[in-house]
Amino acid sequence: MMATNDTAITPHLGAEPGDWLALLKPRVISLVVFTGAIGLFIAPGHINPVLAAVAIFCIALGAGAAGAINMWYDRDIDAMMRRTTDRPIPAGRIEASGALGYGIVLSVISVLLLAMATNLCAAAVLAFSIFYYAVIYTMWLKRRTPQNIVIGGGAGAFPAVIGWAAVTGHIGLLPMLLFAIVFFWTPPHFWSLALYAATDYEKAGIPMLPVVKGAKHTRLNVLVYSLLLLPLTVSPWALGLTGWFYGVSALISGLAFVYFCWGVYADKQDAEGKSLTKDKPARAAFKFSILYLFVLFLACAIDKLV
Ligand code: HEM
Ligand SMILES: CC(C)=CCC/C(C)=C/CC/C(C)=C/COP(=O)(O)OP(=O)(O)O
Repeated sequence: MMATNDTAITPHLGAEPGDWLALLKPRVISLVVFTGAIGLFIAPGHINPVLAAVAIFCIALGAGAAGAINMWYDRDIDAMMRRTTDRPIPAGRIEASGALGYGIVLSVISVLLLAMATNLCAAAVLAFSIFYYAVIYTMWLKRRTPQNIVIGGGAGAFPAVIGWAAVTGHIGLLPMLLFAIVFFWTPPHFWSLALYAATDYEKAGIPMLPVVKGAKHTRLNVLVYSLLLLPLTVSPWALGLTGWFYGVSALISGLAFVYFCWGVYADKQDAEGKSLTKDKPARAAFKFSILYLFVLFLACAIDKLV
């Protein structure tokens, strides 16, 4: 059953500086920030390099701050899952209220600094994406619907738009396509992980797709989203918004991702109700999803140079 308060959390034990950093989910946000940096790099127009660096820093700070608010809100369920039990709040190294204050202060700083360094459009999208991840996804959707990832995936899709807007002051077709790419990439990325972490989510009462609809249904959805993603990733090239280098890279890496997702779909490990924690195809698809998005955005940047 899902916890609703702090009963599962051990007493405060004293925080290391690394714990405050851990609240920002640095590993996860590294890729989000990378997509933001690429959005900024490929945008038409000029931005002072120092202001560009400040803009990327603000995206990192805002994403991290939203992560801290997420960890504050999710402290009860994080205490129940093996993957998250050692996070600073459930482990008792940082007090919940401290994490919340930290997340709010850093959110405000990131938005104000971005507004001062670039423009209101970029700052407004950053503010909305923090709200989207911390409130819409974390507080509203995550515990209510197995479609939490599909809708909530929007949060991590904004940084490319923010980077673009930081340079141009507005939003164009290419950043909207990049948004859509990250949006459709998120379900196969996360559901691959959710397949082998299903036991954890079940324990915490989170209605992730494998818990609610079963592994077979989730496997099919992983494959379907990877197939939908393929033409979407190629579309910037098809529409003449990028060159051949990006198009060919998107096609090859997209086919490779479909191959990994096919592996997830074809895996029948769960047929006899066995534990999925050793689900090798799902682990491989999750790992590859990260490399894939990295390569796709890198190709977008290289494309501008060739
Ligand atoms: C609602 C959307 C998303 C959900 C629910 C989700 C969920 C997760 C989870 C649960 C992990 C494991 C983290 C851990 O072990 O602490 C993870 C890892 C990761 N995610 Fe996502 N993710 C989402 C969107 C994204 C987006 C948009 C990006 C980047 C653009 C991203 C990049 C990563 C990376 C790089 C890792 C690996 C971190 C590591 O190496 O430890 N995720 N994701
Ligand atoms: C600019 C901005 C605000 C960007 C969004 C930041 C961001 C990192 C979005 C990705 C969403 C994400 C990491 C979800 C993790 O799910 P979870 O929180 O359910 O995972 P958990 O179980 O590991 O806590």
